[in-house]
Amino acid sequence: MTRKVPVIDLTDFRTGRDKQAVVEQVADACRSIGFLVISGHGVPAEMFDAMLGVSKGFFDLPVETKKRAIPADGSFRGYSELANMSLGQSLGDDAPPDLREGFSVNRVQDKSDPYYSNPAAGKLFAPNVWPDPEDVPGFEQAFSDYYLAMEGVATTLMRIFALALELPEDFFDAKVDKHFTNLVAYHYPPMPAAPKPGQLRGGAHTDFGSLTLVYGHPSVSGLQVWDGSEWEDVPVEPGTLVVNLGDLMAQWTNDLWVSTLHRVANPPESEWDKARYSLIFFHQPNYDCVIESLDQVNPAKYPPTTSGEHLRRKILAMRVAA
Ligand SMILES: O=C(O)CCC(=O)C(=O)O
Ligand SMILES: [Fe+2]
Repeated sequence: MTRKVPVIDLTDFRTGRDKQAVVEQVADACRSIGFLVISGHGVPAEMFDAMLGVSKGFFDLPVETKKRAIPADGSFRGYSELANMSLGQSLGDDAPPDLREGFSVNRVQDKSDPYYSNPAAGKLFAPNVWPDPEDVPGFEQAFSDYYLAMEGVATTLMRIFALALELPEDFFDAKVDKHFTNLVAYHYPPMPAAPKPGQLRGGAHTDFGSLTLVYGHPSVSGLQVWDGSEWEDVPVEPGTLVVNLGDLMAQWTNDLWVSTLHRVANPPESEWDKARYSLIFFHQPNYDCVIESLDQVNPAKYPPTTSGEHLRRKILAMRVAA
């Protein structure tokens, strides 16, 4: 069976004109392929442009300058160097490191509530690390604005998801209101030589959280999903966001919805000189949110876990041994 990634306009949900029509299209995509492309999300083009601009500005810096944004506490913040992680390893494959470097930030909102400093949270709320504003003016502002805009889109989608699962619209609200989402800008640099056998820009994996928002046009070409029989290119449309389900939605729905295998393919050799950028919001519910099957009929396929525990396990598996 070939399953296609649909493009869905959220406008009628956001305006309230025809919520159910949008809910049904989303439900269908979540059941069949676990990927959709959304338009009508309300995020202005300037915000994407600003994020891409500061991200390029950062990645263009000399590597010694970039390394100043590596946190001393080993938390998943700031700069991560080229090829120091392997997405394929998160599924237990012996995959070579991914050909990319990244910059991560977590919550930009106020974290004075004791929830965020509870020892149970470990390093999940470690402080953000920012580049020197002299090196990349406007970086922190662009990332912070974008983070809040994506939070808004994710909240809307979780409400659509609740309705698509025939739950009250606000079912997920209290499970994601203290989310610990990582926003990561990735740079896939030009490839000066042939990659190692099996080495990709991003190895095949599923995502770990509830949903992922990937900035679409023009940076997204190369993203491919496994449609059950072959790798399919995710549609590239100006101004859209790609949404994919993560493992936690599959676990919550007892595999009614799919956390689909995807990867970032290498470009053809004629395009090895081209860089690729992506902006990714890995929406991750509250760390203490228990994820257990909502299926009232069939036995649960996964033991209950928490959002924090699932992520911790996956990140550890991805680190490439030094
Ligand atoms: O860079 C991309 O477009 C996707 C990367 C990805 O799937 C991931 O990091 O989880
Ligand atoms: Fe992914």
